[in-house]
Order: sequence, then structure tokens, then C-alpha cells
Amino acid sequence: MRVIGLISGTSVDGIDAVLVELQGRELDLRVQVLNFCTVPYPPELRQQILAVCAAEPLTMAAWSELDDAIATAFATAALTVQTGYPPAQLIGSHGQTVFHRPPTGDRLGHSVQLGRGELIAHRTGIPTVSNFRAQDIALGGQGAPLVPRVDWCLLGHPQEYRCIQNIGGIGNVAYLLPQQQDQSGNHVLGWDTGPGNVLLDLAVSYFSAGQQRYDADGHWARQGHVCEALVVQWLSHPFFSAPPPKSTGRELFGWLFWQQCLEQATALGLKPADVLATLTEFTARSIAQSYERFLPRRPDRVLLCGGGAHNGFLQERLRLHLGEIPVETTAVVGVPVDAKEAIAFAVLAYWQQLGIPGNVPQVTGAHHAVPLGQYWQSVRV
Ligand SMILES: Nc1ncnc2c1ncn2[C@@H]1O[C@H](COP(=O)(O)OP(=O)(O)OP(=O)(O)O)[C@@H](O)[C@H]1O
Ligand SMILES: CC(=O)N[C@H]1[C@@H]2OC[C@@H](O2)[C@@H](O)[C@@H]1O[C@H](C)C(=O)O
Repeated sequence: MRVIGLISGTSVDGIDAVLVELQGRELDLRVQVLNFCTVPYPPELRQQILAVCAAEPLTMAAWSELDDAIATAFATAALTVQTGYPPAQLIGSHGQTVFHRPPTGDRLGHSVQLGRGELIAHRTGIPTVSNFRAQDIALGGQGAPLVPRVDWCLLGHPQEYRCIQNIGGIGNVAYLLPQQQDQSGNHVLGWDTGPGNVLLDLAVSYFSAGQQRYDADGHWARQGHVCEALVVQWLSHPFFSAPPPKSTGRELFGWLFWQQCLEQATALGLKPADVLATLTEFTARSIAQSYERFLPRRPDRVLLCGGGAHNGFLQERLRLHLGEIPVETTAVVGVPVDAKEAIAFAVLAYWQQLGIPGNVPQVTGAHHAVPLGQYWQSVRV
């Protein structure tokens, strides 16, 4: 089946769109990437999204406008990625997360992704699956991370224990047992590791007065010195010691957290490069520390994906803290680092059609595994 996968993540840097040909089911799943592109948001729309993520209030009418503007941008990205290719039969659209609250005690989680699937289906003429997190949340789960079951199929190894580490705005890991030992995918572990690039991006944007959006290859951070006292202080945040299942977002590691970091760094007289070096170290250590705390054994290999996989300095720090464990990217096993999440939502939509579960209960905390997403029919245009 030809499927389009769409996602814009917590970095809000644009819509990743992939066109794939999918065959098979789970361990025999085969993915052929036909095309991939990232379609940036119009700058004004990006600013509106970031404002909502930073808790700016909206009327319901403005909220509806925003939802449709995002859905329209997603539909455009879908049409762009399939230009020149035979039409896709299905779209899996994650949408844009603007709010994420994990469950606590009796209170159900709540995760809001804008860019409604019904508009995407209508605009593109392609049936669309969206709203992937809601069913997991209905079963008491975090609604995230949802990619680990796809990782198990696409990136698992017959004999190796592997960690697939996404470093997007937020970081998340999937820990895969050798496929020979785990034929069901029920033993996959995973959780959000904390901030990926989100604080770094906020810092770069601040220090460059909006001229730069991210620290290309970690070049700026590499020129600074790590302030160990701040790294230790930031790592004492209760999120890091809480056991999985756990997920997070800009609500915890976003604008407010960055403001605190900036205040503390300024009080200590840190230069911009030092702040970036310290934030990079914080991300690297939060990942390594979570492996030490929560993994039953050290992985044989770590495969990185997401935009952070392009940050050489972050990779260096991570290697240092992971000791002997080889750290590579998913690209070395044929899965492009920037397309992996979009591929995952194409697969989750495909599984929804086949009735195959998408979540992993011990990852999200949901009561059981279930197909994910809501299906919207379309009128062929
Ligand atoms: N060449 C590069 N050097 C350093 N960092 C980079 C580079 N390219 C991208 N990034 C970082 O990656 C980020 C985007 O990553 P990605 O697209 O994986 O995030 P996302 O999908 O929005 O987040 P999430 O996985 O949390 O949903 C950018 O905001 C930037 O910080
Ligand atoms: C609520 C939400 O959008 N969470 C994202 C975010 O970005 C990374 C991490 O936090 C992960 O939990 C999740 O995305 C991926 C696609 C997931 O669900 O696996």
C-alpha cells in the first residue's frame, strides 16, 4: 500500500512528509521510501503555534482557525510529497502537538494535536488516519511515545539489544530486545528521556536575536565550557528520577524552563557559548542517565534519529557518557534520520487499517495494545 506519513514535532520546525510503499505486517514489514520532504510552516503560523504551546490563551473561534490553518499546511505537504508519484491510498497524519499532559493518579492524560484529519482527507481526496494518541490515553496510557512498536519492526536486530534514540524537540528512546527473543513486541521498553533540542533552540534564538534557529552541528556550543553545577541542578528535576511510563513536552521543558536556565546562567556569568555547551551536556546526560537508571542491561548499540542526530557535539557528549556502547544513526541501517517519525505514522495508519496494535502497553502504561488513530473517508478529488 502506498501511504503518506505526516508529522510536525515539538521543535515546530516544519512538516515532515514521507511517501512510502508498505508491505507485510510486523516483523515482516517492508518499507520503501519513495519520497521525503520537509515543508516549513509559514513564519506567522509557526509563531502562532509557539505562542499556543507557551500557553497563550485563544478563543474557540481562533482555535478553530488555527486548527484549520495547520491542517491546510499538512494537506499541502501531503500533495507536495506525492507530486510526480502515483497517488497514495492512505495518509497517516500525527498533526501538531500543542499541549500534552500525562495522566496522574485518577486523572486521564490529555494530548492535543492540531491539524484535523477530516480537513486533510477532504483537501487531498486521500483517506486519512489522525488523532493517534487518544485511544492509548482512553486506556489509561500516556499517549506517548508511540513510535517504539514501529522501531521494533523496522530497527530491531535478530541478536542485538538496541536503543533507538530520537532527539527531536523532546528526546525519547525505544529499547529493543533481540527479535529472536521478542517475537511479539511485548517486551519493547521506551520512554521520553527529556529535552532534546527544544531548550538549545530557545537559547540559540535568544542569543542570536532571532537570526539563528538552531546550533548547526553544535558548532557554537563546542566553543563553550560546561557548567557542571548547573547540569547537576537541572538533572535534579523530578522528571528524570520518575520511572517509566513517562512522557513530556514543552509544558515542562519549554519557555519557562529556559527562562530559569537563563537566569541561573546569567547569575553565574556564563557566556552564550557556555550556556549552549551546558544545555547540550544536559541533554546528553539526561539520555545516558536514563539508560543507567531504567534499562535492564546495557544495549549493544545506540542508533540516533531526529534532528539532534545532525549535532556532532551532542553526539560526542553522548558517546562520552555511554562509554563503550557504539553510537550510530538509523541511517546506517537504511532509515533516514529525518524521515523516521513520518515513516512511523504512515505505518501506524497502515496498521490501523489492518487492525494491528500500534502502542506498547509497558511503554505508554495503557491497559492493552490496540490499533491507533481515527479514520476519515474522503471524496476523491
Ligand atoms: N544540522 C543540525 N545541527 C544541529 N541540530 C540540528 C541540525 N538539524 C536539525 N537540528 C535540530 O533538530 C531539531 C529538529 O528535530 P526534529 O525535526 O527531529 O524535531 P521534532 O520532530 O520537531 O521533535 P519531536 O521528535 O520532539 O517531535 C531542530 O530544531 C534543531 O534543533
Ligand atoms: C505528545 C507528543 O507529541 N510527544 C512527542 C514528543 O516528541 C518526542 C517525544 O515527545 C515523543 O513522546 C512524541 O513523539 C513521538 C513521535 C512518539 O510518539 O513516539
